[in-house]
Amino acid sequence: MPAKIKICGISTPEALDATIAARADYAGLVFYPASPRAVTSNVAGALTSRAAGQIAMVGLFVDADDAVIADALVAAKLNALQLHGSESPERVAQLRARFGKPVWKALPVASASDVARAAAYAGAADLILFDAKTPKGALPGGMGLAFDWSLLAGYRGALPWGLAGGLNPTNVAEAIARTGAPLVDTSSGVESAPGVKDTDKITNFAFAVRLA
Ligand SMILES: O=C(O)c1ccccc1N[C@@H]1O[C@H](COP(=O)(O)O)[C@@H](O)[C@H]1O
Repeated sequence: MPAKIKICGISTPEALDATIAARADYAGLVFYPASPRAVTSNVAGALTSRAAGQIAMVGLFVDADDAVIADALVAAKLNALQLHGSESPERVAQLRARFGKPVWKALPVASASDVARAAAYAGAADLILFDAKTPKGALPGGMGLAFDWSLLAGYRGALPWGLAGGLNPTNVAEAIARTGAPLVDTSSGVESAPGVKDTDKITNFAFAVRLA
């Protein structure tokens, strides 16, 4: 069974269409104003309408207030929420109960103890996404940074999980081989510049995952 694929940071119809054509499983929309991939409510609504019935849409939030998530859910048809900030297990459980959507919790990883933090989210999150820790003051994701994949070798957790951080068409097969990741997520690895998706790279990423 090939790893599931999420292409994050979609902000144009062309990138969405390429993601659907590549048979990715999820497309991500970034609701974080500091990101070069941030979408407005109008754009998010148009993209989720275009995607309807073809791919699951994941909304990405960073330490967002309830009102920000509520507004996004009114504007756009989101199938899941990805929380990419420092949300606690209690906050994740609260948002999951309030909005009734599956919640993916991203955890920044630089050491084995970071991986072990996933256990605290059992019963709160639906999926754990391991991503690289980014430098202080930088975006908490979308930086093209990978972490030491050997930290996930043989990983077995209570929750479904995925791998993110610096994945691109040339390294994703090795990442899957070394970690056994059942889901892979990429953003900057399929771009020609920050926030500019490259349709060939999206196609090649999906191809590499299926070959892995
Ligand atoms: O993509 C962003 O701009 C972003 C902003 C804030 C938090 C997370 C963000 N992206 C997510 O980060 C990981 C890794 O991205 P990359 O492949 O290394 O560029 C991925 O889950 C993105 O969805």
